[in-house]
Amino acid sequence: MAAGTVSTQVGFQTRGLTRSFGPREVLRDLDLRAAPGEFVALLGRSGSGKSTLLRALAGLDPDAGGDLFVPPRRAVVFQDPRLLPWKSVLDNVTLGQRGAAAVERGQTALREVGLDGHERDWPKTLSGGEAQRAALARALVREPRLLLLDEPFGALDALTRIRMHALVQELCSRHGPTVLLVTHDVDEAILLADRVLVLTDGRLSLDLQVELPHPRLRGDGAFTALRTRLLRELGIDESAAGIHHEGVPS
Ligand SMILES: Nc1ncnc2c1ncn2[C@@H]1O[C@H](COP(=O)(O)OP(=O)(O)OP(=O)(O)O)[C@@H](O)[C@H]1O
Repeated sequence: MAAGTVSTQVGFQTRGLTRSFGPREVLRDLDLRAAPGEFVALLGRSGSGKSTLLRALAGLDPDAGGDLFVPPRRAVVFQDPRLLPWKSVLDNVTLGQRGAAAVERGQTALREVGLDGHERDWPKTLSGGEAQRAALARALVREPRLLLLDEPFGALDALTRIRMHALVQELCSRHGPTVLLVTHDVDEAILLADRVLVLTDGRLSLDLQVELPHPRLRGDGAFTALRTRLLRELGIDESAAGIHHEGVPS
């Protein structure tokens, strides 16, 4: 895969992005472009290639084909926080960085995610939500221009998830990275994103601008209309979606 230099006009871009596993084509000739600072949510049924696309954008997949234009400063947050258990929370956040300035940046990032006072804690003493906030601080400390979020709220309980939505929204508007959020949760996509994409069989089947002011309310008519449209695109029965936490079935 050819990795190009990203121009200041582009948050990220792919041209003819392809990825196959054996005979199975998971990403098919994908052309995708996001503006700098744009918050893009990516929906799709299980196995549609969402994580494969995110991994390619993260530079974690040398076998993807096509052209990729991404900023060098990028960070990924996965569904599990992936903290090193033998390092303190602060050392996890500043991993790979040295010196007093790095420590200060780490402390600032921990304060931003509401984890001040936990610097010296071991990861195993954190709750699931706290650990995910530490993972977010680890990403932020690098001041990424592209933030890749792979179902970062998927393992959290409903209340923690709502708090994380507010936190991510606040942090992203303050730091202004381009964001790609992979999620199964249609409501989450509408709540957070400027634009929602649906990936079907390795191609983009829908590209929707979300022109609703923040804060967005689930009961609102325009919200519901978007939700209905997305659920239809994903082939989900709306009444079933309500029961299964508005998500894409796996
Ligand atoms: N390393 C791999 N080797 C073989 N097949 C893979 C590999 N990684 C992904 N795949 C296959 O590619 C397809 C897309 O996987 P991917 O994880 O991108 O889907 P997804 O849309 O993120 O799914 P989910 O929503 O369930 O996380 C799946 O069929 C998966 O089995």
